[in-house]
Amino acid sequence: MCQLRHVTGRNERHIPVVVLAGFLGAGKTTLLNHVLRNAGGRRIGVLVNDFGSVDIDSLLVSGASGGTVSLPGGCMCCTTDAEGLGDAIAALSAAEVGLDAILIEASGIAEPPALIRLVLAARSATASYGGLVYVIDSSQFLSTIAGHPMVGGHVAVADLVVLNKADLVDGDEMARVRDVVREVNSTASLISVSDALIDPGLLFDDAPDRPMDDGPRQLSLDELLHDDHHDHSHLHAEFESVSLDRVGPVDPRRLARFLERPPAGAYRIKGTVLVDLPGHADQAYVIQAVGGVVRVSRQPWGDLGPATSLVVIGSGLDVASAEAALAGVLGRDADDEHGILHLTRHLA
Ligand SMILES: Nc1nc2c(ncn2[C@@H]2O[C@H](COP(=O)(O)OP(=O)(O)OP(=O)(O)O)[C@@H](O)[C@H]2O)c(=O)[nH]1
Repeated sequence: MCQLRHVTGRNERHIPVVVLAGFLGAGKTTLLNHVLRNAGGRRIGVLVNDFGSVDIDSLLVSGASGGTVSLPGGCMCCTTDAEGLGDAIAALSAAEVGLDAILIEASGIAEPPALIRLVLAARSATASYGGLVYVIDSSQFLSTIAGHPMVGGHVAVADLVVLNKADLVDGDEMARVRDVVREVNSTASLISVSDALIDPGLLFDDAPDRPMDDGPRQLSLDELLHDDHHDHSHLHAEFESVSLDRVGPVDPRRLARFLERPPAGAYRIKGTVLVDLPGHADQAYVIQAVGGVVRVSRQPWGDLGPATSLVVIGSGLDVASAEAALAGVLGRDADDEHGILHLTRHLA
């Protein structure tokens, strides 16, 4: 159980809590280690059922006590079970811990649909659901889903399906795997990779600028392992994004609908928007959405002043139709008095 102290307090940042699941041997640990190694300065917390079940690059673990281990670069790893999950998320997302994202490795904690419910129920003031990443062994998937139909139910609730072990299948088999995944989940982001080499930027934002530390410090995992990873840009599978950059006001009803039913292939949507209505334009609406789970908050406009900036990040996005759908949130239906309620009901 995670022993970190939970401190309540005001914190504008919402840390994404990403759930990682997949059938036995699909590549979950490979993905976890890859993301930790290529965190790019992001500080990532990991929640697992027990340390023994996940072979995190534990040789690099710098300290362990009371169910918590510290990883170099400020990362944390905690053990928990389903009952303790809410407390563990609250503890890890406390501002003083200074994490940028939390990853939960599902095995042994709960089934993916139950785990999503637990994360949503945890709804800590500083953490928000960051999506379910479901890893598939593409070479085994067709027989796995035939033998274990519950796998279909797990794929169905995924926001990103990682079609891993692409090196073991030819193009035709990968196409069949994609078709079967699409039959049970028509909207998730899909990405084909080997060795789970996804770009962590698909899952989380870049690390915030942190003050330079002139004194001695722990090396981060990616620095420690740099010799293994000479050229990161060629290692990662690409993702797509479409965006609006400092444009005019949005129609709140159409925006809410877009966020609740994002375009196929979208993984997450974020940004700040201008709602040009009396009492609403004085502050920015801050938007975060993953798989139709929407979180809205309000904050003062920054130095650049009121404008709408939104980005949709995904893999397998149809860029042209995603751009058209995104542009469709702009403008305002003058007669729609109650449209704003569709957005404000998502206020955290
Ligand atoms: N050929 C190939 N092997 C892979 C790939 N990704 C992972 N592996 C191997 O597949 C095996 C299982 O990978 P893990 O990352 O341990 O899978 P897991 O989902 O964490 O496994 P469990 O925790 O046992 O369910 C390991 O031997 C990996 O090295 C890949 O893309 N291609």
